[in-house]
Amino acid sequence: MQVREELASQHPHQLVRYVESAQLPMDMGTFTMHGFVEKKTGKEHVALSYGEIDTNKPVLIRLHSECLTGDALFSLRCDCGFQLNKALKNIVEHGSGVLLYLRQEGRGIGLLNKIRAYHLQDEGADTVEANEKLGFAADMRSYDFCKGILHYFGINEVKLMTNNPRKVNSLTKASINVVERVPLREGRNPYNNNYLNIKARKLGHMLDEIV
Ligand SMILES: Nc1nc2c(ncn2[C@@H]2O[C@H](COP(=O)(O)OP(=O)(O)OP(=O)(O)O)[C@@H](O)[C@H]2O)c(=O)[nH]1
Ligand SMILES: [Zn+2]
Repeated sequence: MQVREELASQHPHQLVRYVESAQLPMDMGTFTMHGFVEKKTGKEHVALSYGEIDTNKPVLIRLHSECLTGDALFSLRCDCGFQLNKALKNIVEHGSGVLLYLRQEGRGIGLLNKIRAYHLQDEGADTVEANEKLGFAADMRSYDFCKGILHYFGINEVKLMTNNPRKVNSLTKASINVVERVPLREGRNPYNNNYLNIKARKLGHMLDEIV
């Protein structure tokens, strides 16, 4: 309760510093890319907005954590690249929305530690056990600063594309009203099937388990 009050009272300007915006044309449409610095960590995050953002209605958004391997290198070990693509397409089809691209590689452990975690998974550990063997919690991410980015757009009410209950809870604690969770089940394949089952079983993701 105390944490909830602290977060709710934290002024959005204390969380991030807005830097600049620029056009980002893509195959699926032209987005605007907005750059922010997270004050607590110095990390550089971006928000991709599309269309007219009408803050009188819930805005369709996605919080997407960085995954170099899935988002940029076509990896089939996870579902990230497929989800990124689908979320951007959903926003274009909807006519407007915002994707927050968060620099929290490897659920917050960083790229090189994610390679260490993948090595342990090659040897039989699951995604949670691998993090723990390396001395990390299963998920090191925090979404508190997202309130600062959403405040820049004037967004208080969202439809959130995710299967991850922690994202819904974190935004709610930060006084963002999540009026709808939009499932984003994309890209299951033989290489990530087990990983997705473990996410459902151990991390609480709302995914149908397929054995
Ligand atoms: N430590 C670790 N991180 C991983 C592994 N596989 C993927 N990741 C990271 O997990 C994160 C996935 O982030 P998101 O796409 O926001 O997905 P999510 O938290 O599962 O929730 P959704 O909103 O349902 O997609 C990214 O930061 C990936 O780099 C893994 O095996 N180990
Ligand atoms: Zn990934």
